[in-house]
Amino acid sequence: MLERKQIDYEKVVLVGIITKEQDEEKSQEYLDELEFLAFTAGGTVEGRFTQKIDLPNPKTFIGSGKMEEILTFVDENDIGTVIFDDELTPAQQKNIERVLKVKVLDRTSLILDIFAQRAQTSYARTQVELAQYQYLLPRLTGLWTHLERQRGGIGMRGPGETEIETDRRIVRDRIALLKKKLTKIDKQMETQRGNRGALVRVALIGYTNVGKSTLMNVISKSDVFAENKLFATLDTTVRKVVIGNLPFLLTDTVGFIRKLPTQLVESFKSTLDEVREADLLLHVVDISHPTFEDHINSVNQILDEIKSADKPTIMVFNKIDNYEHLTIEEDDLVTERTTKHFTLEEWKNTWMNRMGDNVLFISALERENLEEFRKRVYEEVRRIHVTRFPYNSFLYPEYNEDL
Ligand SMILES: Nc1nc2c(ncn2[C@@H]2O[C@H](COP(=O)(O)OP(=O)(O)OP(=O)(O)O)[C@@H](O)[C@H]2O)c(=O)[nH]1
Ligand SMILES: [Mg+2]
Repeated sequence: MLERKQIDYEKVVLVGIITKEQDEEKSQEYLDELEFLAFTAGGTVEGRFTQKIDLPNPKTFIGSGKMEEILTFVDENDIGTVIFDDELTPAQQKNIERVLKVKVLDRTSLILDIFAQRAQTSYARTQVELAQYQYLLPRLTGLWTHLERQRGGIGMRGPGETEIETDRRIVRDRIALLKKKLTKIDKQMETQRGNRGALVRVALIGYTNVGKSTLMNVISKSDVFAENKLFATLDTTVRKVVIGNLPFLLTDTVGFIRKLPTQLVESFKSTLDEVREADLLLHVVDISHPTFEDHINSVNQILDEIKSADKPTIMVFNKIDNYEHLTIEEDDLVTERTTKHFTLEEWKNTWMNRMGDNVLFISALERENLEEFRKRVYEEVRRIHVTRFPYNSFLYPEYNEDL
């Protein structure tokens, strides 16, 4: 059902809005992320449009003047797809397509498309398919009939046209079937997890592209796929890792993102079970990313949603090799100092300081501070293990480098 074929790069434009809560700078940051998503899906961004609006137009989301501007650009530059950063209602999407006469996607459908493109195992593919059908259900009004769907490309790796036209019931049946299929696999996986015995479970979690898989590879000497695109990992990988003489299980998980489509959170619930059942979370953060604090908030929000916000957590600030801060010339008396000017040392003295020894600064790629990382993880895993099996404590001494 889901196509996975490689597609040619497709020309796209992005559209975002500027509101009271979302100033020009924020809006550009969000569009930067949307551009990365579009690139991951196989698009090249030819233009960006933003509009200041407080209340989106219920019919077309943006105003008619801006729409004209976009239409001209689309025509002159042979654009195939227009991607909105915000969620569009089914009606808005349809109306905009009528005007622009090209594919119109929103952030949610773009993310779903990337997941569809990247899902490797039948389990991940089933989860994505379920999410896609759930997204489609309220949109089953001949959404694509006015477009040449056969052309394929971004946003088209969904259930095929015929089924959309046929009947909502078919889609509902399909959803029920997929849910059943997932429940069955879930049961098997639950049993597998149960068989893993008494080992402490540690999960690498965090925003997409922060370096979770890279860290997993470095620590467990495994070979998990890592690359500079979003959502490189869609399946969880579990490895037995031994630090010192202490064995534990380390899980690499799917990355989170701002406004992760609820359909995906829903259908990836079982993948997220690994997070829910973990004894310790290693929250990996890309500190070299200009909006890493927003990333942390998005991740915490999702942790909250899956009821895992209270677990013991170590914050792992990765990519310190890539960290850069803005500087202000000495004779510049105008520029205001912001967190973008902080050195790493200054960051360490912010709220990070209050987290005590639950923060670490590393570079997984350059293998910096990994010894400190191993030590801290060992101590924490040991603490959890000994709490659970007090009679075992003699087995695992305080960490020392000879272990
Ligand atoms: N400069 C630098 N790059 C890094 C570091 N760690 C990882 N990377 C790069 O960051 C990119 C993403 O790494 P991944 O390990 O795939 O990230 P991930 O968190 O698993 O991403 P998803 O699976 O997509 O959520 C890759 O290009 C890595 O080489 C680091 O310490 N420094
Ligand atoms: Mg990964």
